[in-house]
Amino acid sequence: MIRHTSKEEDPTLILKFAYRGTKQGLLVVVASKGQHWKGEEEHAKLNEGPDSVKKYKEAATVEGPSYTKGMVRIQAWMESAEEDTENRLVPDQGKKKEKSAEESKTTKPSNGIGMGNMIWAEKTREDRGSRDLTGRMMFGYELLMLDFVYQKSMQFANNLKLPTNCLGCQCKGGCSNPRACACAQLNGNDFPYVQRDGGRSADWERMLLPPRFAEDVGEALHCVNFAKAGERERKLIEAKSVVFECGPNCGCNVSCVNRISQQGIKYHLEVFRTPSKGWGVRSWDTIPSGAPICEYTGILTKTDDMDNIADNSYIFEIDCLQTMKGLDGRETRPGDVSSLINLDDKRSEVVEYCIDAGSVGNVARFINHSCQPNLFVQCILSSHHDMKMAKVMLFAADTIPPLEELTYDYGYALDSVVGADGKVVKMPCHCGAVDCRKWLY
Ligand SMILES: C[S@@+](CC[C@H](N)C(=O)[O-])C[C@H]1O[C@@H](n2cnc3c(N)ncnc32)[C@H](O)[C@@H]1O
Repeated sequence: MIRHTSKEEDPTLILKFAYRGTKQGLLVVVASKGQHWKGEEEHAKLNEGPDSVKKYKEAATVEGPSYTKGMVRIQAWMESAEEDTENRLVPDQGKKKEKSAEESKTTKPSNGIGMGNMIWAEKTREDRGSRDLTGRMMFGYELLMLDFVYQKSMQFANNLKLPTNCLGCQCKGGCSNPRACACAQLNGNDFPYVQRDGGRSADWERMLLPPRFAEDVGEALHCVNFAKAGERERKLIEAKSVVFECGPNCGCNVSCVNRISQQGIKYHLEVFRTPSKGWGVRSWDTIPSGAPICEYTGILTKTDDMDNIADNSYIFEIDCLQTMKGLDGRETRPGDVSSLINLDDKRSEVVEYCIDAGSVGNVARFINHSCQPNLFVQCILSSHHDMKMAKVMLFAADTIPPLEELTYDYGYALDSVVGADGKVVKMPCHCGAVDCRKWLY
């Protein structure tokens, strides 16, 4: 519940932000006792000069109800339009403007954070001069508000060493001949990603997708070209035991047909508020079946090191064997997995790994569970061949219409989660599927 009061009467500070080039904004309550928010200070310096730093510092150093996590918490989404939305973040202490009838008419149906914005910011930061400031700060606001740091690539715990002993292929340019490509051979002498209809052309080079990075992601804010791009895109038309992609040890380049999970998010994804599951994710575009959605990023950590963590909501346990076996029979995946299991891995003391997206992660951390999901999990090996530390990637299991929530099966076995007191912890499932199993775990 937002209280619209002044700093004196009530310590709550209300900030409004508008997204670049849109009529959408959000309303945020900053309320942290005795702290100021570094991101704001930085933003003030960059955009309004040093004098405003003090103002921002004071504004953010308000006394308020103490929030447990972070300094900023989103209280509500604002759907009204701001007058000046172009390239600006608009702090507005305690003065919530009523929506005019005209503004209400122009309000977009959507009411979430456009992850396209984040991605745009991520890319432009590297590639562009002044344009990146706003993007970066919008990005900064978003990630601070959400109590985590947005990271498009995986981070690694300090005590973790990734194996390096994997030989790549010797192909030059893009891989084209599955019989000559060592990575394709590991995939059963084939390239796993195919055109929409499943048809494969001998002329692989001709069909290489142009990389769609910074420039196109800007366009993605308006959903331009993406449906067309989806048709040409390579897809994983069936879930496999494991996919061997080309990687850093290979001779091919980054736009190789066998590096689809490495080419970034291609759809305009949005984090939105669901009625009963907290935040969720949906796309503004139609997503074709088999299309890559996103990697699950976070901090790759030994599962044992996470045992005492209070909130396990954002932990993805990399249990590729369970995934390969098809989530207790709920899925079927082709391929004999036995050859992929290292003898060492059959020992009970084998180290297990998980991805902790609690403090660092990408859009995947907001994707909810469903007992009838429209995404599937795919383990991918590219820079090494250790299944226990495989990359986790989500792909579309169906053609997904715009604004349908994206979900995958979290794969918990019933009664598999135990609390600190040794008792089984249960969580009811709100996926709403006809065949809902009623419990997440
Ligand atoms: C990885 S997070 C997903 C994003 C989360 N909804 C949020 O607001 O940040 C996992 C948590 O989301 C909630 N969740 C996900 N799927 C759910 C479902 N089908 N039913 C109920 N809660 C769900 C649970 O609280 C779970 O611990």
